[in-house]
Amino acid sequence: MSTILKNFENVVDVVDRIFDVIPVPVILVDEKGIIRMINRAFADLLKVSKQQAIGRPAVEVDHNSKWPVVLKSGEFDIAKKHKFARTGEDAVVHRIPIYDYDSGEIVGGFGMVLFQNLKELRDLADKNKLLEKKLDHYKQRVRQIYSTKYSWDNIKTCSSKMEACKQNAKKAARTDLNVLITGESGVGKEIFAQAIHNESHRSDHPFIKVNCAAIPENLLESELFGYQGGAFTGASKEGKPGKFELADKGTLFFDEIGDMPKKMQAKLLRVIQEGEVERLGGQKEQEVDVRIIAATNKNLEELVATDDFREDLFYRINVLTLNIPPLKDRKEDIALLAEDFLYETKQEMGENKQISQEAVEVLQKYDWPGNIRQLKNIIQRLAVNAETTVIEKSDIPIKLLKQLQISESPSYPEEGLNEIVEQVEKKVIRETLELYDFNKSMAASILNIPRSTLYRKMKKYGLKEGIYGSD
Ligand SMILES: Nc1ncnc2c1ncn2[C@@H]1O[C@H](COP(=O)(O)OP(=O)(O)OP(=O)(O)O)[C@@H](O)[C@H]1O
Repeated sequence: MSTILKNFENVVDVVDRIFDVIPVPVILVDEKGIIRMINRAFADLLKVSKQQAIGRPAVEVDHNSKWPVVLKSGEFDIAKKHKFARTGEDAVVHRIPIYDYDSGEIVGGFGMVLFQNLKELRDLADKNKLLEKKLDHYKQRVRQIYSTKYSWDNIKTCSSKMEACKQNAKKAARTDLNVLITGESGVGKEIFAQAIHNESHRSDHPFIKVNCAAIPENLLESELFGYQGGAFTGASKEGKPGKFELADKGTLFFDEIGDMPKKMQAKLLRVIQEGEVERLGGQKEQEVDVRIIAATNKNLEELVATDDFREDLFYRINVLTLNIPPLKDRKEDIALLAEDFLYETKQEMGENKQISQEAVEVLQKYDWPGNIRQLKNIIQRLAVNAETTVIEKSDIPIKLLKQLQISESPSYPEEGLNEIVEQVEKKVIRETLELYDFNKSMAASILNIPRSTLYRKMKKYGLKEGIYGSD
């Protein structure tokens, strides 16, 4: 007698004890297809008592039973559809023949019902499909909301300084290190942060921006760390995830980090060090995996020196540094950017405008303290207002030139000739001085007058560097 046959009674006993309490229908038959064990769940399913079933051929209890076929063929039936004759219900079942190790003969079979009611299963699958669809939709929405618009192609430049900057940023994108981006307001720090995220292995996850200067100090903590339902008066019942949680596996961009209050700096440092956040009013820490990119137009080293910025946080965020040069140091970009912004305007508003070389030269005389943001703004206004397709120097309105501190044509007072001449002279001298940063030799040469004459007239009209006489 084979070992398994010798122990079959024991096996039946053990299986019975284990499976009788489990709500999964299970059955054991011997090599003749006689039911040797049936658990309570299976007996209930067949609407018989255990005693009625045990010792009887399976085909007698369920006329559709396939045990005779399986025991004969010796083939496994895995996840097969089966209709129980007694109840008429469709189910999915496993039927596994048991082989004796020594003789290789079939000594019985183990059966199990995977799903009892196929209709329920189908409903469940449909529901699941629907939920998956909904989930995909929401995932896509979240991705849209928290995704980045910009990549390297959006950073237009023909300046070697900027190209070097782009190369460094590309290197930074290949690492997972924290990056500090410095540069004047409007130079493109956020564009760089987005491009780094887009190129990094985190690009499929959110890019979340926190503007440290725009969020009031008392709200910053809950914005960053979220809060538990009912954590404070006015808090929503469900609670709210913080930016750290939202950015999990992605990038958290701290704009204007130099404006972060010191109290928050300490909390931020702790999260960066420990990689865990706790919602306000919450009791458990949650692991977060975020890369930090911070930007500032302030000199953080100076802020550290004056004790306005934590030195330890400075070193944590300043692992890699990118300094974006201001537009005044890359005036060669002005023509390219102007063309790019005109192209954008054409796409958005249908204004198909170009800009003349002469007009670009006027724009290049200005220092652009608002950098690219300011240039973009002005180009858009020119595109909308210019009468002809090519924006000429003359299209740049006097108001705009004044704003750019490059007045091209004087306005005339209603006084006598002498006064008019004086007004014009004062204006021309002042504007020439401004254009050339109060470089008197240059201004005198442009105005074609001796330097001594220029000094005399400056004195007469009260023109001093930084103090402009009124018209
Ligand atoms: N190289 C560039 N090519 C094209 N557009 C640019 C470039 N750099 C910046 N811009 C545009 O200029 C505007 C300002 O850029 P951005 O917001 O990235 O500047 P920022 O340095 O982050 O400003 P702030 O310090 O005020 O937050 C944006 O509209 C951006 O699209």
